Amino acid sequence: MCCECHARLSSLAGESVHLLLWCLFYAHLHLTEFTQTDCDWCFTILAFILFFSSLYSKPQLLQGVYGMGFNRPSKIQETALPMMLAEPPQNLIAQSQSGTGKTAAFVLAMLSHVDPNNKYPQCLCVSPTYELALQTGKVIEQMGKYYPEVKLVYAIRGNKLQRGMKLQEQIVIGTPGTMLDWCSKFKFIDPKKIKVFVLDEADVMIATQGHQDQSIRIQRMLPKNCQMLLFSATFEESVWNFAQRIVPDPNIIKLKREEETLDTIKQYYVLCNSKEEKFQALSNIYGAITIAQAMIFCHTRKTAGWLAGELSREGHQVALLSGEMQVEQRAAVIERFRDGKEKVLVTTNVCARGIDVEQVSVVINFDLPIDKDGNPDNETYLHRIGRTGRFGKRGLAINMVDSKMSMNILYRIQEHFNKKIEKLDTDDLDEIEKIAS
Ligand SMILES: Nc1ncnc2c1ncn2[C@@H]1O[C@H](COP(=O)(O)OP(=O)(O)OP(=O)(O)O)[C@@H](O)[C@H]1O
Repeated sequence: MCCECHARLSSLAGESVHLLLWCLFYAHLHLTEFTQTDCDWCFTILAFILFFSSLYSKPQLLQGVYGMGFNRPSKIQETALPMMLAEPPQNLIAQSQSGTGKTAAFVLAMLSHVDPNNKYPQCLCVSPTYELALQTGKVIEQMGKYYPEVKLVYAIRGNKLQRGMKLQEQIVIGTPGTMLDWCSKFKFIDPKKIKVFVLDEADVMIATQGHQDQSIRIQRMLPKNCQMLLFSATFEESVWNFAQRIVPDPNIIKLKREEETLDTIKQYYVLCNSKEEKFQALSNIYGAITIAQAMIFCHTRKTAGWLAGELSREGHQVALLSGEMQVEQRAAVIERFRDGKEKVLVTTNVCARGIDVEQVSVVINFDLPIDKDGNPDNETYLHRIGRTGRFGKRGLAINMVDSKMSMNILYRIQEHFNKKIEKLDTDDLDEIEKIAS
């Protein structure tokens, strides 16, 4: 075994599992030629064993993990989980591509740190939107299925509690404004008793006015030894600065720029001249390949509404999601889409970020994402295409280009991620079929 992995093993493995790990490693050494140069592989094996052994002390969690059909960890899970479960607790800033299992990783960390005998909040998880808070809550419920003593409550708008009450649930998940009110104004939560603070989708968080300050104010109320975990799919400078303000002495897991887009998502662009032509291209794509579920992103509500109408007229089951809807309405639309009741979701920007629907095999950028100054919005691009290709599945991302300006935006996105976006001729059915094979 190489020295580095030996050192890691010694520092990470708890006493109780140490012997077992050594046995596994020695068995492995006898089977393969194991030299210093195998280090990457060595670490993967090590991390894999550690991932499951970290859960060894809480069999009900391992049961929950298996119950969800997880039988091997993703890279982020096997790397981050031993750090998150280490004693004493370690802080973490972690980047991983969309759909690689970050949520599952920090949910496991929270569940394994709570003491179910203590009937007060011990873990806070802050999400940027109502929908994401509900989605993470569902993962907690599924994974904690065999751990019923652990309870969860949502700190989201609309969940009104009686003044003066103290929460008994061990995990609180919510949006920053309500969470802050519950900690300071209403005192439903005693922040001094919090052991784990999770900040999810940090990049989306800071894009929403007020969320950054609210998160920092919550963090300042927490005890010094509280474990801080921050996750994000992208790390532009502003996200990085925020992360460092909020997480002291962190372990850092960061991706290289060219690793940010997943190789399992194939990216294409289609040249058109108008929105009608873009719609025609879309119809051609639908005519040529079978699409389980698709998400289509538009720049404005008006275009989204028009497109949803056109697609319905062609016989598609379409859901429309846009910013002016009430949060409860939005959650209901997403739920129907997730249940497969509608096969196409047409949406504007923000509300679809982070949404996890396994069956989405195609993402269409009907309009390319741009910021308010008309520059490419690379972060949003990454979040959008990350709605497909979830957890190692293959996915297609198709970009509609309808002007010189949008071609220029596309080139700049391509340059930013250093990944080629291929041209697709949607009049050629064979070509479309090929990209899906
Ligand atoms: N170890 C695993 N084995 C199999 N499936 C997994 C595993 N971990 C997570 N998944 C599944 O992969 C999908 C993506 O996971 P998750 O939502 O945790 O990713 P994420 O990195 O948080 O994504 P995003 O950045 O978009 O929020 C989910 O449907 C989840 O159930």
